This record gives sequence, C-alpha cells and structure tokens, in this order.
Amino acid sequence: MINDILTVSQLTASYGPVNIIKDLNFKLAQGEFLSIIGENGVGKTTLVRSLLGILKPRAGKIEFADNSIAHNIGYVPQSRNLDEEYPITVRDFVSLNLRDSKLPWLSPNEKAKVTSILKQTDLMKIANRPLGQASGGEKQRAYLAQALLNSPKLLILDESTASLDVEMKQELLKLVVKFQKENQTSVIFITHDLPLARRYSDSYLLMTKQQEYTTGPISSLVISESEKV
Ligand SMILES: Nc1ncnc2c1ncn2[C@@H]1O[C@H](COP(=O)(O)OP(=O)(O)OP(=O)(O)O)[C@@H](O)[C@H]1O
Repeated sequence: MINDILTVSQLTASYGPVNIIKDLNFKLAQGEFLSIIGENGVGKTTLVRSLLGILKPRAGKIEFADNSIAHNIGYVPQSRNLDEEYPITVRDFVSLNLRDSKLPWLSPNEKAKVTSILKQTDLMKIANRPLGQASGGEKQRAYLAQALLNSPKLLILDESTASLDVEMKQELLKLVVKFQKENQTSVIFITHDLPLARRYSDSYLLMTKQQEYTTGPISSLVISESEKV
C-alpha cells in the first residue's frame, strides 16, 4: 500500500485581500516525484511557502502524515543572495544545516554525516574550497547537499535547475532521483522545464492563472499550445 505523506485540501492562500491560490487539492505519496508547473505568477512559490509553514492558509488544510515530516523538509530555494566573497567552504556551508549542535565544533558523528552527504553529491573534491569559487552546478549541488543533510522525507526544489545548462540539469536531477529511490523520499519539483519534468517525475500538478488545477500521472500531461509554461 502506498502511504500519502501530504494531503492538501481546499487550500486558499493569500497575500492581504488577494487570493493567489484558491481551492487547491492534491496528495503526495511516499517516494513520489511530483512536478509543479505553471506560468509565472500562478502561485507555485506561494504554495511552497504554505507547505513550509511560512504562509498560513487563508482556508483549507495542509496535512502531513507525521509532524516529523513537516519539521524536516529539505528545501532548495529559487534564488540565493550569496556573497561570493564570504569566506565559507563548501563543507561548512553544507554543515550549516546541522540541527541541535550543542558544541561550537562538529562531533565525529556530525562530521561523518556531512562527509556522507558530500560524497553522495559528488562534492568531496571541492569540500574545502570557498563556496564562492564553486561553479554554478557545484553550487546547486552544495544547496542540494545542505537540504538533504537531515535525510528529509520531503524535498522541495523551487526551480533549482533554472540557471543550469542541460547537462548540469540532468546531473542534478539524477542525484535527486538516486536519493529519492534509496530513501523513499518524496520530491516536489517546481519547474518551467517540461522535458525535464516528463523525464523524471511520476506525476504533475499544473497551476493556471484561472486558478484551475489539474493533477495526474506525468504520462497524462497534455499541454495544448506550446511546451512552455
Ligand atoms: N509577499 C508578497 N506580497 C504580495 N504579493 C506577493 C508576494 N509574493 C508574491 N506575490 C504575488 O503573488 C503572485 C504569485 O507569486 P508566486 O511567486 O507564488 O508565483 P510563481 O508561480 O512562483 O511565479 P514564478 O514562476 O515567476 O516564480 C504574484 O502575482 C506575486 O506578485
């Protein structure tokens, strides 16, 4: 039996008086890879903010199967305002997401945890290099490693591949899918890249400006006009 880890029912999300999302319903199963697609401004990031608990729903419900899922969501945001000159290594940047660290230095267990995720994301070679010197693809992998550090049951990628070339996009998503399969992690991938969504997702949620929402297996996704959303 497949367990749903997330159920969104009749969700309405707003900024002030304006409803950005209205009556949205969808479910996410354990280990499912869901792509969320839709034109600019339809509310994809607003939905993510709601899932993360940053924005309180105006109406409706966001229910996680377990509180521990909601409190440990791996999140790779759309953009980061990183100071390229800030002297932090890739390893230390990834370590920033360690929780409950009581000492100013890392315990052997914490070090092992960081090393393990650096290995899984192919970052060991540049672990001690300043993050500012990493390439775009390496930086995205560092953000991903940071998000995966606490083994989340839900990973949210908000257009994380947007700035990458085709090869780098594939590389990043292959890492995500490997982690997803090995850990039965559920993935929400916000993207404008339909070929990528078709290749890696199990399912889709299409959001429109008319506040109409369709969802289903990715194989059933039909976009009429062009392959642009
Ligand atoms: N903090 C805010 N206060 C008021 N309005 C906001 C705020 N954040 C976003 N909006 C508005 O909400 C609408 C949806 O924005 P959102 O960022 O969720 O869209 P999106 O689908 O993620 O777009 P994109 O694909 O461009 O990232 C937009 O009209 C935006 O201007």
